[in-house]
Amino acid sequence: MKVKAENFAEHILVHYRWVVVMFLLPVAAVWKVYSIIRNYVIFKLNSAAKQHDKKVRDVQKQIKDWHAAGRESKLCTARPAWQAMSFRQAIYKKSFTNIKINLVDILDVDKEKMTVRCEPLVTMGQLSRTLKPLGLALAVVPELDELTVGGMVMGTGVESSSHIYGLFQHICLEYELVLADGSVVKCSKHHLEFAGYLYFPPTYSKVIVGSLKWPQRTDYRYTSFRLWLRQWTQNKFLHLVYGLLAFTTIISTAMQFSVLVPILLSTPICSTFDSDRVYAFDVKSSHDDENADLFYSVPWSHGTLGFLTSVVMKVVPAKKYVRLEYHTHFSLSALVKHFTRESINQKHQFIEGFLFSIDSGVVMLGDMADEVGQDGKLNSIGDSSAEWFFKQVEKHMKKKLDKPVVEYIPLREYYHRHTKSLVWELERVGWFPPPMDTPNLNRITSALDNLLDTISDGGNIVPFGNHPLFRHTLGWLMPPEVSLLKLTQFEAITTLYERCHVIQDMLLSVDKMEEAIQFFHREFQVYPVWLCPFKLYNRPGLLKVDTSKDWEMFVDIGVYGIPKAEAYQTNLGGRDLFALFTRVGAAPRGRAARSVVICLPVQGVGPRISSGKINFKLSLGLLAKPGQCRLRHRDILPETGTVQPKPGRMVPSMRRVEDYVIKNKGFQMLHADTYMSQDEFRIMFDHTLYDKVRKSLPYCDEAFPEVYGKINRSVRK
Ligand SMILES: NC(=O)C1=CN([C@@H]2O[C@H](COP(=O)(O)OP(=O)(O)OC[C@H]3O[C@@H](n4cnc5c(N)ncnc54)[C@H](OP(=O)(O)O)[C@@H]3O)[C@@H](O)[C@H]2O)C=CC1
Ligand SMILES: CC(C)=CCC[C@@H](C)[C@H]1CC[C@@]2(C)C3=C(CC[C@]12C)[C@@]1(C)CC[C@H](O)C(C)(C)[C@@H]1CC3
Repeated sequence: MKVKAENFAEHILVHYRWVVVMFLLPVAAVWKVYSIIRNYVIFKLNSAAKQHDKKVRDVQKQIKDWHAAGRESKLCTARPAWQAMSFRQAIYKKSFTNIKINLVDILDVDKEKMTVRCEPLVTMGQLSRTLKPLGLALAVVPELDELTVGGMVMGTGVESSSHIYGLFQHICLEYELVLADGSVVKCSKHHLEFAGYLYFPPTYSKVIVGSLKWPQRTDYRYTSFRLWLRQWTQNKFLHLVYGLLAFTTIISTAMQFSVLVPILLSTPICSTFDSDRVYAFDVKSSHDDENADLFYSVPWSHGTLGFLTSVVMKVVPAKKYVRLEYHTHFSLSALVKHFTRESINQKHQFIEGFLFSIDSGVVMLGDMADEVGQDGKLNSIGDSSAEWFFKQVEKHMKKKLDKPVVEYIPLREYYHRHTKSLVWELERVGWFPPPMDTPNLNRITSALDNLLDTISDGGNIVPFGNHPLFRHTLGWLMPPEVSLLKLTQFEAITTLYERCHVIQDMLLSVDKMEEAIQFFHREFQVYPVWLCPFKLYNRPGLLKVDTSKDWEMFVDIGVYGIPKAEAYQTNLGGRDLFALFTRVGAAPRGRAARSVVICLPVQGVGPRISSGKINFKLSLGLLAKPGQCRLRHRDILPETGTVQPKPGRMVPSMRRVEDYVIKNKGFQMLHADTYMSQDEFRIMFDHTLYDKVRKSLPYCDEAFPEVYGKINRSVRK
């Protein structure tokens, strides 16, 4: 199936998208400079906090108006779909009542409590820029500048420090929400999620301090190590704890291995020691949970419980650099073993991995450092003329050095290391298969076509973005604003991505990592593959973990690119009916779609379904609504009541992968396309607490769809 360009102009706009991007870059640069100045001034004037309550009242007023108007449609935020950091655009924005949430500021940084409070539209770039001069950083900084706090809480966020701190939701201490009845609520939890570690040279030993119950206090208190000591040594109970701690630490250091001190009360003490410096040591006395059920249900809920208006998050002391070690591997099992070992022992503050093929990759281990050491060079990857980070990593791998390379990267540049190249999505080398039939060209247009083709080298968005000439001249303009890219995306491009592009993050236990990578290799063969470990806490909420332990180590396997695997079956192709069914809401997927609804993309018969430049005609009278479809008994999976796609039966690869992830008790990140049925979605994500909370909140059902109603394929274009 080929997409035919109507004319030469369209051919240029789709095939050589960078031509448009060149015009977008200066617009984006002006916008960036304006936002930086605006945010700096507002933060310095400290005016946002004063305005906050007024802005929240405005949200409440809009909800009251919705009640007054008879609650005719459901609610969502008014943030335009093209501004969101995902590939798709939400269609529901058009039919739902849009609530304007103009909350874009950092409200308060509390150096004593080690927290930052901010509004949901604050971006990761804005936060890291503001916190840097204060010597602080968010405990987890999802790497793309434009990601918002609201998106990270309501969706999710993961980063290379997540093996210590967990997902973005785990560094959040308090949410403020406006509910469907117009009331404002705060919810918070009574203890910090992460356990602490003490490291001692020459080898390390660690003390995990579990849940310690401190005497009840009325507010959260985060203090520095010294303050903490002063405050708590007066307490007899703590003398005892100190004694125990000191004793176990001495014993464990002497014996050169880790000793666990399980103290099973309720509030934890969190500590992380570097070999020679303390880099975080937090103590929190607790107050009672405030709406704990709501607190645990908010993450991943996609704004289906209420509107988020502020979040309190955990910050950690920051240093100037990250000392990064690059360890190359030329066997998948060796890489996986090393990656898993380092993730679990948590000796390093940052861990990330790249696979450049099924049997070669790099594991990167990082730690904050105050200065550039003797063992490595300074590498300012954020300089406009610097090479894209993933390209540099690839070079390290190609050198096949037997000793790990060490580099020192300025901290903020490290945090946003994938922003400049939008991970590796700016340089898409060649469409696979060729995207469009070239329209009839004359001599001039054909010469122009050849010229553009040579410049693009088969790439699409900014294919020459990493070329030295570009970097040294226009590099400072990079990256183009994602929102502008989305705004200027033609439908034909969307269709091309649907046919020959995968953007997926699958979250699985590290125990399954090797097998899962091999599975994804068979299905997609997309490289590089991004590997990021994270601690998944055993907490109530949508992410249930099947463990009796307090946490389990997971890995995010990120696959972004053009699949080269022979087995790859696109989601929208002449032979694949599933996407069409999903679109018309006709039937569940897989075998049922073929057995219950006989429906062919026949040209010329029935109603027309338009997808980009491709017009399908469906045969009439054979479509059924989901409720009317009866599945053949032998097709139904007993545990899910749905149909299992069978390999080799024209089931799109994504369905097979989703099925694999469900079976292996993993999760799919929801910025990506999901093709699961609602039943499957409910198996992947534990809705027990979520359902209970929705029932308990007044008007929640009327105001918001369930999460599935906001993320399934048919509500996103
Ligand atoms: N490293 C990482 O972890 C990365 C994560 N991502 C993904 O990107 C997405 C975030 O993108 P971003 O553009 O920041 O966020 P989005 O605007 O895409 O928001 C994501 C969801 O959160 C809801 N939401 C956002 N703000 C609020 C609010 N104030 N009140 C209620 N609901 C809200 C949105 O609801 P509505 O539809 O009503 O607006 C939407 O359903 C996440 O899903 C994340 O998983 C992407 C790249 C990297
Ligand atoms: C957990 C992690 C690290 C996730 C990384 C996700 C990225 C790979 C995603 C987030 C936003 C994202 C979907 C995006 C795109 C690619 C993949 C991105 C960068 C692109 C650039 C692909 C090309 C598209 O035309 C368009 C410009 C709309 C999108 C924008 C968002």
